[in-house]
Amino acid sequence: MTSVTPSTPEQVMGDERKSKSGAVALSVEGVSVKYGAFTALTDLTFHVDDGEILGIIGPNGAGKSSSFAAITNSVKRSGSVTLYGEEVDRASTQRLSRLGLRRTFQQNSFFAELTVLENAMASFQLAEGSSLLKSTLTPWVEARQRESRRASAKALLIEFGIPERYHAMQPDDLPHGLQRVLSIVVSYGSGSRVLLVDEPGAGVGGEDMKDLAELLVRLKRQGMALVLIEHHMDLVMEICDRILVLDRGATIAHGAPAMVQRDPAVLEAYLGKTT
Ligand SMILES: Nc1ncnc2c1ncn2[C@@H]1O[C@H](COP(=O)(O)OP(=O)(O)OP(=O)(O)O)[C@@H](O)[C@H]1O
Repeated sequence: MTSVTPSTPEQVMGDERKSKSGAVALSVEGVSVKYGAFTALTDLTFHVDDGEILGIIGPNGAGKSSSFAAITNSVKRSGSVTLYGEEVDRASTQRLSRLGLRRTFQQNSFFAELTVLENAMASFQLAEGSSLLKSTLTPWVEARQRESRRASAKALLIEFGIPERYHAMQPDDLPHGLQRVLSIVVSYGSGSRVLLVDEPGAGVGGEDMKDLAELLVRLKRQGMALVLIEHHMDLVMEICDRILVLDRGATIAHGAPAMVQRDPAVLEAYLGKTT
């Protein structure tokens, strides 16, 4: 088994921004999703706190990605979602992003014609919002903001482990592990508080996996709430505080990694199939 144990806390904490508390960041209550007559997700209920990683696992087609689509209001759903106590059932994906709830996707989704740095800058711009009128009437303000965005994006890429020598490349030319990190940078942008991370470990191995684990643990220690969908069980078991297991849209287990690992229903539905 590839070890993904993060380095010592001192090594991974870096410029730590401590969370104020372990406040409930995201609360999901009875969320269900139907695609036509097919029920993909039934009564999903969980919460994740600041400074916590919740793993969502399950076999292919279990409803994991649908849960992210539901939480970010990208698909029609029932049930209720609250973000730091605020009900966000009708919030657009962009409004959720402004409130600090963002997601990454299984497939890297970058602007292919932009450089790595420009992609990171674009995520800052999306989070800030932009006004054509303002940039037309006050171009010098826009130019100043662009420079500030460039500096912040550059610093963030370096902090997340993408060295400057890669910044002028196009995303497709990055090593695969760094492409997955870039997708987290792009979602994180100017600072998300709750990050839904969809299979960051897909296609990643060895040292890159260790770096990825360290990055996620560092975000958690900075106070961010993370929900992680992942098929790499060693990554999930090592970095998640709690794990929720889906099978055919239903929650079949939810608890500490050691407990979930031993749960007969999980072994039957999921882990058993991996051996
Ligand atoms: N847009 C859609 N229309 C119809 N059915 C869909 C749609 N999206 C997903 N499904 C179906 O819903 C079920 C759950 O899919 P989902 O992608 O959420 O599962 P998953 O657990 O993320 O799977 P994987 O691990 O393979 O990514 C699957 O049976 C899938 O085929």
